Amino acid sequence: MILDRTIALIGAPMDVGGVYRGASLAPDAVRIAGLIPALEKIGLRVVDRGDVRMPAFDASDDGDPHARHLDVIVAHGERLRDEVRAALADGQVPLVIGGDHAIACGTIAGVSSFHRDRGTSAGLIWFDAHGDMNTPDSSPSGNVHGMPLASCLGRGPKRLVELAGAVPMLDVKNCVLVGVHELDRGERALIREFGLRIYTMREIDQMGMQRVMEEAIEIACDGTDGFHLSFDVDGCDESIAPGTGTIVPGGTSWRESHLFMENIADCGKLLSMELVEINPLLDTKNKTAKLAVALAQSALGKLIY
Ligand SMILES: NC(=[NH2+])NCCC[C@H](N)C(=O)O
Ligand SMILES: [Mn+2]
Ligand SMILES: [Mn+2]
Repeated sequence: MILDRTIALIGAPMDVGGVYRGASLAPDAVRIAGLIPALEKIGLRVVDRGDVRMPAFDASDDGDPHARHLDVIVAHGERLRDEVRAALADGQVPLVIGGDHAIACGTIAGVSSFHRDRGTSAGLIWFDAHGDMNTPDSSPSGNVHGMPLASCLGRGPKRLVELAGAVPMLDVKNCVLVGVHELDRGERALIREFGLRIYTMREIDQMGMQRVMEEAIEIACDGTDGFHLSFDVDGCDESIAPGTGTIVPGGTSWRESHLFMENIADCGKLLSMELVEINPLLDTKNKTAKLAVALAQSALGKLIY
């Protein structure tokens, strides 16, 4: 159970995977929005393990136009992987604050290798407006934050794909995408090829978030020790999450987003989580960082009553 374990806050200020810089400011914005006292208030112990910093790099050189800034992203991913592993080895529940979504390769490499070494495995719930299932060949942008899920499943830039040692990092049968409202053509093809389970906004509208989450949790927990949650705030509607770089109209409401998180808490199977794509430079009065704090509380057991 989450409640009797210490939460390890890990900042991952890495922002060259996205369209705009600025997501690297999110770990501090979320601390300033009161994450630690908010979690302590619901009875959790929190240790702030500090930030996993980006290595020095030349911002004027994008590198490969099909996977921009890949070198920095891989170097940062290695450091993040090791920090997440260290937190898990200390018996803590990692709560990683990105950073753009490319950090997920580092986080998930840590989670996946930690469990693999113990003969267990982890599932994955990925919440996002997007699929993040591009590869350098299919990406319309060359932005690596559109590629992390494909990379974790074994398709993408070799050094990213191999961050956990073994490939793929996760078994696709325990992975599920929730909240999607925009996919590129190549992503659709890859989702079909892998048989990746996906609940788009249409399913959320038709079935309701409650049923979607019951099914998603079953997928992620079937034969695993539990799951990692990778939560991209752009899956939430712009009205509640304006501070993010790739907004798509039609995201989840405040209540749907919380019901998603409340289901995560209720099932007791959360192993680790990350909140990504908060960009304080695009935000209004830190609104999106405050949303992240409220959502983290719900994911970690806050009840209204
Ligand atoms: N993590 C994100 N916000 N990803 C947005 C990806 C957008 C688009 N599909 C691309 O590949 O460029
Ligand atoms: Mn994403
Ligand atoms: Mn997204």
